[in-house]
Amino acid sequence: MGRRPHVLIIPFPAQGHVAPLMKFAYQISDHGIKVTFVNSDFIHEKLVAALPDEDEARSRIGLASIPDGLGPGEDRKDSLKLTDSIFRVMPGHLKEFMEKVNNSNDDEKITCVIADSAFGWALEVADKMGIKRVAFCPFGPGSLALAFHIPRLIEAGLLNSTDGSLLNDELICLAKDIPAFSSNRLPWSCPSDPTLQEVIFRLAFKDISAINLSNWLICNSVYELDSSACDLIPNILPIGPLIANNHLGHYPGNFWPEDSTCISWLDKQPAGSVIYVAFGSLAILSQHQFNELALGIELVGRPFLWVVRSDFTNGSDAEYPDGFIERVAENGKIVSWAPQEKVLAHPSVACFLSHCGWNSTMDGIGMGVPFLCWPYVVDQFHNQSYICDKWKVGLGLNPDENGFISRHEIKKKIEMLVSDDVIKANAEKLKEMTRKSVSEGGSSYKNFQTFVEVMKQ
Ligand SMILES: O=c1ccn([C@@H]2O[C@H](COP(=O)(O)OP(=O)(O)O[C@H]3O[C@H](CO)[C@@H](O)[C@H](O)[C@H]3O)[C@@H](O)[C@H]2O)c(=O)[nH]1
Repeated sequence: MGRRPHVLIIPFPAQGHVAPLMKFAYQISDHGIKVTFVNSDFIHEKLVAALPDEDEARSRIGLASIPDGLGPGEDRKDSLKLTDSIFRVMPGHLKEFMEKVNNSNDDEKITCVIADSAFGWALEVADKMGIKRVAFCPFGPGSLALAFHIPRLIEAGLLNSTDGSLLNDELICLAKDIPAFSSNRLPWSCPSDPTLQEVIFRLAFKDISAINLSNWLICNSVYELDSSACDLIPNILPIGPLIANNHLGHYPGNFWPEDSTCISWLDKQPAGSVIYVAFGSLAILSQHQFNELALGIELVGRPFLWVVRSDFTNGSDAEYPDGFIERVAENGKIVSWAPQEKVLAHPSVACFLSHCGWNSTMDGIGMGVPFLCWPYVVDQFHNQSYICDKWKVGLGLNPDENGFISRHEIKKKIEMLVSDDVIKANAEKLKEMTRKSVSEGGSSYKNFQTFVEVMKQ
């Protein structure tokens, strides 16, 4: 009998990257593959601290960590500083870690490295060590297809080669069924910080060369949802939507502890009544915008479940409008982190007010919940175009003349959304389609099986 395959998984240190890779790690470990999940030390500590029971995680997959080069108190929200440090130290630490594993036990040798597509350097380390490589893309195929086209778009005079900005007013149209990219829908677009935009763009460009070094490219999507984009990407295997809900208890993929009282609260609400509001792990609102959001969901008068992370406003702690907490005590629930998949799967939920991060997009699509879109940065604007224009399962919010989303706009759009039967029916259809894709014979199911077989060879 051959050796049991041993896969090393390395995510970019952000919630929206660790979460899908951790779900994927659990799925492949269910198929007899040994998995070691390598985070930065900083993220590893966060994940373990967020678990109700540490041992639960350790029994299923190996959790390991390496330094990211920054000290314990240093600011990891400074993206430039963090990225610079990662590039300087992590390749060396990863190589050392892999050599140690390989030298410790012949039966445990690493047979494959699965790295976040934003961590091209990890694929390069594996390539130099002669180990099989798989890239995992945590965002959607549309954004990835754009990244694959960067050299051609520069050559065609459409993109600036330094910062990836559009050189003229022409929209970028990769294929008929892929929403066009305008300047504010480019995933690297960052008008408030030109240096950061340059760095993100250069990384996207560089990562594509590393992805081209890999044997496979996995993504958390469904072929039928975006076949035009998938067809433009070599060796892509869409295996989504990745769902932890059904076969995991607590999995070590959260940076914050889940508030488990959400579900018993939802149990008490009428079917199809609740507005679920969550902005993922990175979005930060100004105090003014936060107030408008609070007053907007209050104005609707429906029950709501609102995730307010401890770092959600750009002051320190969020300050609620005067009297808000008392007025909504009866029908509102505010938590700092929710079991999002379970919430979206609950029959009481009517709609999802979301920042349109790719994972949240897949969560909502997989559960058939209509979206109210409030994109904030990177790929989220383009994801909104998929949700509203291509799949027609949601509505967008329009800012006022000062660039804010007003409470009245929020109230108006939520009311339009919950009474829109066409959007509801479309969301149900996509839910069915995604269910079929992960069931026996479906496209994601088959891609996953192919992948597992390749891993075992
Ligand atoms: O209360 C909550 C809120 C979120 N989640 C989970 O947290 C993840 C959030 O991921 P995502 O929706 O993608 O948002 P971000 O954390 O903002 O993700 C970043 O990374 C994504 C993948 O690259 C990008 O698509 C986003 O734009 C980028 O902001 C998802 O798995 C959610 O299920 C919870 O479990 N509980």
